Formats: sequence, C-alpha cells, structure tokens
Amino acid sequence: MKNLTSEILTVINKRPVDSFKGNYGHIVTVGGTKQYGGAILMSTSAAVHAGAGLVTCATAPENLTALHAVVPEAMFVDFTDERTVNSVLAGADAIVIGPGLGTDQTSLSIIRSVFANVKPEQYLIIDGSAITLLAQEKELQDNLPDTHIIFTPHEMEWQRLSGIKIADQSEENNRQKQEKLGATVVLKKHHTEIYSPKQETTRLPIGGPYMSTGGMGDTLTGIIAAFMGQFASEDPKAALDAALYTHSAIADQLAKNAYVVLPTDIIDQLQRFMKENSK
Ligand SMILES: NC(=O)C1=CN([C@@H]2O[C@H](COP(=O)(O)OP(=O)(O)OC[C@H]3O[C@@H](n4cnc5c(N)ncnc54)[C@H](O)[C@@H]3O)[C@@H](O)[C@H]2O)[C@@H](O)CC1
Ligand SMILES: Nc1ncnc2c1ncn2[C@@H]1O[C@H](COP(=O)(O)OP(=O)(O)O)[C@@H](O)[C@H]1O
Ligand SMILES: [Mg+2]
Repeated sequence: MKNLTSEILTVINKRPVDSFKGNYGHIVTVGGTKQYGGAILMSTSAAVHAGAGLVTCATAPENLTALHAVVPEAMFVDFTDERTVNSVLAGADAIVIGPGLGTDQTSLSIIRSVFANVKPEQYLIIDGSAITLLAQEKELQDNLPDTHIIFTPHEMEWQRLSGIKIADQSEENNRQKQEKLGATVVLKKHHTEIYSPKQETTRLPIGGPYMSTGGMGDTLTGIIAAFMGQFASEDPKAALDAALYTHSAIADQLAKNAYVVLPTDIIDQLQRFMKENSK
C-alpha cells in the first residue's frame, strides 16, 4: 500500500486563459431528504468551491430555499421529478448520489432511475444512504451501471455493502470485494484507503479526529466530483487521490488552531488551498 504525499496535488492545474465554465465539469448531486438536507447542501457547496464549472442539486423541494441561500451558484431540481432529473443527468460529467438520500421507497426509486440513465463516460460517486440501500437491494448491487463508479463508504457502510466485518477489513479482503464490484472503493476512516481497478492501493496518511463531525464525508463527495470534472482526463486515479488529499490537508491546517474542524470550514478554504497548490 502506497502512502499519498503532497506530490499528488500537481494534478491541480493552472487554468488556461481561454476557457469557460463548460471546461470545468458539470456536477449533479442527488440526495437530501427533508431530514438530511444539510448533507446534500454540503456536497453541492463543496463542488462549487472546489471549482466545478456548473453544479445542479437534485434534492427534496423543502431544501430549495436553503440551497439558494447557502450556494446560489448551484441550480436546483426536485429529485422526484424524474424527467427533469434525467435531462440534467444527460449533461453531467460527474454525479454524486447518496448524501442524506434516505433509505425509503422514494430513495430507492431515485437510485434506480439514476442507474438507468447514467452513461459510460460519466463518474458516479455513490455515498451514504445510497450505499446502505445497495447493500439491502442485492439485485441492484448485482446490476451496477456500466460507468466509472466510485464508492465512498465509511467502515460500517463498507461492512454492509461488502459483508466484511470491520475487524476483518484487511487490504486483501477489501481488494477481493472491490474487484467483484468492478468499481473504485474509497474506504473512509482514520487513514482512508483507496482501491481502484488495476492500480496499487493508496493510503491517506493525513487527517485526524478533528474531522469526526457529521457532514465531513458528505463534503468529501463534492470535492471528489469537482476534481473528477476538472482533472480526471489524464489520470483519473490521481484526480481522486488529490481530492482526498485536499480534504484532509485543509483539515490538518485548520486543526492547528481549532479543536474541531467543521465541514463548512473546509469548504471555505478550498479556493485558497487550490490556488496555493496549483501548478
Ligand atoms: N447534516 C446532515 O444532513 C447529515 C446527514 N448525514 C447523512 O445521514 C445518512 C446516514 O449516515 P450515517 O453515517 O450518519 O449513519 P449510518 O447508520 O449509515 O452509519 C453510522 C453507524 O456506523 C457506525 N460506524 C462504524 N464505523 C464507522 C466509521 N468509521 N465512520 C462512521 N460510522 C461508523 C456508527 O457507530 C453508526 O452505528 C447518510 O445519508 C449521510 O449522508 C450524515 O452525513 C450526518 C450529517
Ligand atoms: N479520526 C479521523 N481521522 C482521519 N479522518 C477522519 C477521522 N474521523 C473522520 N474522518 C474523515 O471524515 C469523513 C467522515 O465521513 P462520513 O462518516 O461519511 O461522514 P458523514 O456521513 O457524516 O458526512 C471521512 O473522510 C473520514 O476519513
Ligand atoms: Mg457519510
């Protein structure tokens, strides 16, 4: 297993002068019931602040006012409006599904619809409730869409999806299940591990317990989506690793002067951090 270093941040390119928002990825974030609206707001806001050219949030209508108050740069669609969601998905470079999506029948039908519409060239980041739902719905798990899938489970979500108990989540066991899924798996924990098809496993040696706050993983999904939308064309694995490194490196910087680092504090630092580390 290879430890990531700050070297990975070289994927953050300086922007060509002759460019426009269409060059920096269209991200669609899908999730956020009335109960868990904050989760999809943080994912969406992180994608905007990490440089995504266009971001659309498909969420419960109750979240519309909050979304526009927090991040007016983002567009909105009601996540139960299947036809509009599908038309927005058609133009996406990266899709996040799961933060605060919930696990009821509505959530399930939203996942089914996204899976049926995602295209092979798109990145699909599957997080939170969507992982829990997939773990329950064997038939969905056995029929994953043909696209670039990135699962971002924490250890309990990985246990649910893989059937591997937390104590038994060794590199060998995790790799076996990842290969069976045919997808990338970001196993989030203290020193997160990244398993991508046909690539050496990488490990994040930074980050710490000041990151143990609700919403921290939701925020990560937006950063990953924005990085895939902007930096994946040459080396998708490096773009993913750089997103993870950025998330935890900002937390480490903030933790020098803070007992706990909030997900929204990380979002506020993304533009500065990416500027300082762009090559
Ligand atoms: N502001 C919001 O709207 C928030 C919404 N959230 C959403 O709430 C839904 C449920 O997610 P949760 O993760 O809270 O609940 P889950 O029930 O999926 O997972 C939490 C359970 O896993 C266990 N666990 C074991 N190892 C863990 C590890 N390394 N990290 C985290 N938990 C571990 C915990 O003890 C707990 O029993 C998701 O859709 C998520 O996106 C959460 O992210 C919290 C914030
Ligand atoms: N002690 C820790 N050390 C390093 N990283 C941590 C620690 N605690 C939490 N994190 C990071 O915070 C994030 C938590 O994700 P997750 O549990 O999905 O949060 P949520 O669902 O509440 O948004 C992960 O990226 C995880 O690696
Ligand atoms: Mg989570």
